[in-house]
Amino acid sequence: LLQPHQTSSNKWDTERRLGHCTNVPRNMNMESLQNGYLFPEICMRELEHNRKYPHAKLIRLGIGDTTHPLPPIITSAMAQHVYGLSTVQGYRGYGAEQGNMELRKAIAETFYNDLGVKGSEIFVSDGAQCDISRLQMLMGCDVMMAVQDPSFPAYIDTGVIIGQAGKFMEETGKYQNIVYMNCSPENNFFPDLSNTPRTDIIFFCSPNNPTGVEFARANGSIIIYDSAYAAYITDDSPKSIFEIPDARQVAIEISSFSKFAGFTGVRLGWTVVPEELLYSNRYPVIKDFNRVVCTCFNGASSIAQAGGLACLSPEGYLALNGVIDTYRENAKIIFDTFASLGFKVYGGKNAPYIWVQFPGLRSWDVFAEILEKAHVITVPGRGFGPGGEEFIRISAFGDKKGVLEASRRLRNLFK
Ligand SMILES: Cc1ncc(COP(=O)(O)O)c(CN[C@@H](CCC[C@H](N)C(=O)O)C(=O)O)c1O
Repeated sequence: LLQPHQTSSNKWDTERRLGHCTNVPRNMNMESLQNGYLFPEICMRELEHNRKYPHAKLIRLGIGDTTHPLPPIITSAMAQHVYGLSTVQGYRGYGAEQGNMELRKAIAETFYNDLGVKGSEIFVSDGAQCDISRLQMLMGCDVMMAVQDPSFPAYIDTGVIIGQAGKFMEETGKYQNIVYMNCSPENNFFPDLSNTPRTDIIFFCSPNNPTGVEFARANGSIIIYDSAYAAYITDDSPKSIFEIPDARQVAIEISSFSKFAGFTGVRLGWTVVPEELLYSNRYPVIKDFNRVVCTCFNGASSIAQAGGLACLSPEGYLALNGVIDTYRENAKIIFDTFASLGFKVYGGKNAPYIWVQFPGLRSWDVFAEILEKAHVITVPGRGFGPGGEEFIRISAFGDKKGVLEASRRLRNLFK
């Protein structure tokens, strides 16, 4: 009998030719993922372009990464914390996995004042993207989720990795066992819930719909509401889902310091899990999320949390609102550029992204043409789901000079 470590002669041949491999089977969910994750793919295309045009002055309006330096009141708070770490009285080891209670309370007061959210319902994290993964781990593989199409790719990709998705259907570009809620100009980019089947989880990243809560309540679903861009809302849309009555019984809210505070590299976010949110067996979701956080996450960096507290100080918050205004001005420049060229343009008013329609065209082709001829990086809408085909997303997070130059180049390209 062959011993476990022994193999047939053809395995020896393969080993000799291709080198050793283990006997560990690959997680088949990883096999189901399509291509690479969207944003590293954009980075790859940028690298290829730089190699082809080493002297081109590339303008990056693709990945939604902030560019404005942090206000000194915030960096000095982090620096002070860092220097404190070199003293006996200032040194801090592991903090609470749920986050520094002072910061939890400051988040509650700043974003959820009179909405009934308590500091103890806020879990500070290393970012919304990371919390999406932890929430998927919390929900497990035996649930069905609905996601807006198009939407931030992490919702679907983490669902695939955790095992919620069925087979990927090439012809539709969708996974089985996931409900894609189409969002298009025809429905003002919010799904017609009356035609949406019941699912256990519903990911929303859209400020403008109170019926989402009623729909979830009627279906016994849990909404995971992503308010990463709430600071950019300029109309009377709710900035938090907890502004909507009964949301505490159906919704979890994730958010981030990335986009309103420029903490994309510092890494700080939070998740709100209301105490009233119960599973079908009436067990509180907050208790399980706390268990996931304590088991899988040792808390956000104390340095980032010191910075987060400074962001929420009156002076810090005022300084950050000034930065957000510069990004909003960028969004207007980009929006007006495409509108003046006769394109159907969306967004830019409640978010720092512009969504431009190119009817009948494949978005990766439009992405490639704008990169090749204008040396401007965008994001093809298809990267956010099949519903994003024919669209391009342009980020307003660039610096003003770059945005003005990109506007000039795009006018030249599409005039
Ligand atoms: C709707 C929504 N929710 C959460 C996030 C991530 O927030 P986080 O920074 O983790 O607190 C984002 C960030 N998205 C950006 C950055 C993407 C590139 C980053 N490497 C990533 O893969 O998330 C983009 O759409 O260009 C988002 O759009």
